[in-house]
Amino acid sequence: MKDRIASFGHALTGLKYTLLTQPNAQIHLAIFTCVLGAGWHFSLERWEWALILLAAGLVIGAEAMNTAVETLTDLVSPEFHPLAGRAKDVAASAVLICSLSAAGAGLFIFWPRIINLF
Ligand SMILES: Nc1ncnc2c1ncn2[C@@H]1O[C@H](COP(=O)(O)OP(=O)(O)OP(=O)(O)O)[C@@H](O)[C@H]1O
Repeated sequence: MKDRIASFGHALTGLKYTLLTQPNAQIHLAIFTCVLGAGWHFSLERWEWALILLAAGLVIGAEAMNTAVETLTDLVSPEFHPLAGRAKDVAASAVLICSLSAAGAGLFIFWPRIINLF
């Protein structure tokens, strides 16, 4: 049980590192905070909240994996190498894919409500 708690602590340390050092993660967190505010304003349905939480988790999770790949790549290949660059590019593309699909889900949820404001 002590090991499990320690392992949870390590994961929180990793998350803290990602959020404190990665500008993209901070931007995603800021957007997520705005989406929470908008969701509260528009009184979203339960399934819409579930979708938003899932999308936000995907984006922040992908960002954490991207940070892990970047860190490992810098350790293994501090000098320029095409494969190191490819690893970083592919990891970054995972964040892009998750962000685009989260933005798409957000549009489906919020666009009709935003249109109704006018
Ligand atoms: N060791 C390397 N060898 C070859 N190309 C590299 C190397 N390190 C970085 N690159 C290239 O530079 C790009 C940016 O790498 P960098 O480590 O600066 O990531 P970053 O800009 O901090 O990414 P993020 O914005 O996701 O944090 C990589 O996607 C890759 O194309």
